Amino acid sequence: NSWWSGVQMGPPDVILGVTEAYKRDTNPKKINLGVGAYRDDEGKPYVLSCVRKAEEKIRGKNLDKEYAPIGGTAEFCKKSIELALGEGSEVVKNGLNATIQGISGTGSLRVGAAFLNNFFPANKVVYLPAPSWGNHTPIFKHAGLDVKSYRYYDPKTCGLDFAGALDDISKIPEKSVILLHACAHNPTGVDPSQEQWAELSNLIKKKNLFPFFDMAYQGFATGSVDNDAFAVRHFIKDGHRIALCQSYAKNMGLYGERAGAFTVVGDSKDEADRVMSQVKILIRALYSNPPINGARIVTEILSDPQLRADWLVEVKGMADRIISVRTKLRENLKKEGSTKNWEHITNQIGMFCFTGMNAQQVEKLTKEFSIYLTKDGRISMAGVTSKNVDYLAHAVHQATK
Ligand SMILES: Cc1ncc(COP(=O)(O)O)c(CN[C@@H](CCC(=O)O)C(=O)O)c1O
Repeated sequence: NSWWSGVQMGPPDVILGVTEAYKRDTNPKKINLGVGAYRDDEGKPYVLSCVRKAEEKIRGKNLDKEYAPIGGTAEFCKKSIELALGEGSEVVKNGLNATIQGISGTGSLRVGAAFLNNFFPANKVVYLPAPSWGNHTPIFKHAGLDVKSYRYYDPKTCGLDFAGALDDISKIPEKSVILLHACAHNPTGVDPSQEQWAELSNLIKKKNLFPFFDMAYQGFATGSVDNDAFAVRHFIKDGHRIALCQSYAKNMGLYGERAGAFTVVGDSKDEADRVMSQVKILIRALYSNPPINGARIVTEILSDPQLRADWLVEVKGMADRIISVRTKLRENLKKEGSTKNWEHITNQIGMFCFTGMNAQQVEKLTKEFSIYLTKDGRISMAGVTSKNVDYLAHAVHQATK
């Protein structure tokens, strides 16, 4: 028999598999609310104009195709950590950050997980919010780490279970790893307030937990890259030595370019240098060095004052369109005669709305209305437009009345 006769057919990805099903549907009214990828008001993928301008500038430089350094270019890494921590960050000034270019957010998380598995000196268990992005668990488990959770989302209010989170976090064994979504929590769209972040920082410090931030949506939540980095910057100010993963997939629309970053903040420059040397050894054996094209676009945009200014306008434009369709969806549900409380649609923030619909209601939406979303009732608000919002509201009302 063949080498692989024992290989079973695996299930389609719970998120990316939704798009495959959507593409097979021939209903002209179909809507894809699965993958968290921005669409304009025509429902089309959106390439930012600052990205096109950066590509023009890069093309004019006739650059070569040589390997990038194992950790990506120093310029890309410096611009990335400065975007996260802000200009004039003490951490950057004192060389405390070990920052590498990761293969977008997922690749940055995976390098971070490999580093934790090899070097974390204490409880190699990563505590994820309940629920978290579906891929977090396999990323950490495939890297050899154990995964547990802490209460985060309250299904009764479709909001934050802050008391539950504090209670569970206070019970996490000390010197464990706690994963935090820096902004635009996926899948719930529920973020702690700035006061609640401050309380979380105090508790996490008291419990001596290691904060591992995933910031995949900086600028995409509130439209401000500084507001969206509040949690990360507050934890740094409180003295936490964090790990941080960044992605340019959503806030620069560079989904397929796979540009992201992974940072460990050390206690000293010497410690950061030692960490960097070990992270590079892990990368070398994983994929040797990162893709150059997306990183060049990011570096161009973050280095050119005009392109950076253009970008900040465009990322706010994307965030604002999402916020406006949240309001439209809620208004249309009311117009449809729904008597349910849909306040959470406009209270939640970022790419996703956690509707509160159960698997049966989700199935009805897909089967009867060709509306595609993940089984947990999460909808990517980016797939909602001024043209399809009333059809969506009608379908949601029919499924939930
Ligand atoms: C919290 C979080 N971290 C990291 C990533 C990874 O993004 P990169 O493309 O690797 O930079 C995502 C993307 N989640 C989206 C996109 C589709 C996916 O990868 O699942 C989503 O949940 O729909 C995310 O939501």
